[in-house]
Amino acid sequence: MNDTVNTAPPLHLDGVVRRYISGEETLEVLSGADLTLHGGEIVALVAPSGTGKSTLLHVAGLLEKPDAGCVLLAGQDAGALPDGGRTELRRDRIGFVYQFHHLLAEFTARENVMIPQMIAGVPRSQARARADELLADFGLAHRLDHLPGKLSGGEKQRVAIARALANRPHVLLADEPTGNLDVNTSDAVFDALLVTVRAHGVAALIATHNMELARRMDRIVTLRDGKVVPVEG
Ligand SMILES: Nc1ncnc2c1ncn2[C@@H]1O[C@H](COP(=O)(O)OP(=O)(O)OP(=O)(O)O)[C@@H](O)[C@H]1O
Repeated sequence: MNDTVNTAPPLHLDGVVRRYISGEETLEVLSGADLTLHGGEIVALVAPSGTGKSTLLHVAGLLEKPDAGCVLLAGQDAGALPDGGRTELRRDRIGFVYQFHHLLAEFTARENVMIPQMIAGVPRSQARARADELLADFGLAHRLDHLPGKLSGGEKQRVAIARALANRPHVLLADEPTGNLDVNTSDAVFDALLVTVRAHGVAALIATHNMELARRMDRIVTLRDGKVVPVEG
């Protein structure tokens, strides 16, 4: 058994460049962006609309390839892997939460949290136990068998966060995870998100427009001229 401790940070972006080309025009959204997420660290990404938050999250989450620079997950260079290897790395290491829950409507809350685990090869009974435990952490023990259509907006988003944590990711990436909820619900869902992410020791990068929520995280960064820069609390 390999008992070497991996001390590499869960996520490291090094000189990431991402350009979009439409017709004659090239838009360079990321121009040498550097960012390191340390183990268990929760970082807020707060930047004006259109500056590249989603692009940064997509590149960090291996959904888009950078045009230059590297994305390293626990020291492993994703760019050096074939597409299949990237998909596996994404599945095993990264959890995503989006502004909209994207739950599967015909499956219950429990099944929505079980499915990614079963895709990853976790036996059904184990996936079920993990789903029940995570949903209980989010105060949803009484909603396990509900279809998404029977859940409130806040409950649906809690299920989506539980699903993102189901495969024990090292990194959670969230793009305006409570942006679609009213203020009170957003605060409650955010509390649950922070408590659970901290309890599980997951490193997280969370894009939000809400500076109050951002101040509750470990540090705040923004995007300026395509680069990640710190924001003083
Ligand atoms: N696939 C694409 N093709 C062309 N341009 C794109 C593409 N995706 C994003 N862009 C452009 O890149 C810029 C950054 O977009 P991005 O969605 O990353 O910003 P954002 O900061 O997340 O914005 P918002 O807060 O409004 O969601 C925008 O000008 C956008 O129009």
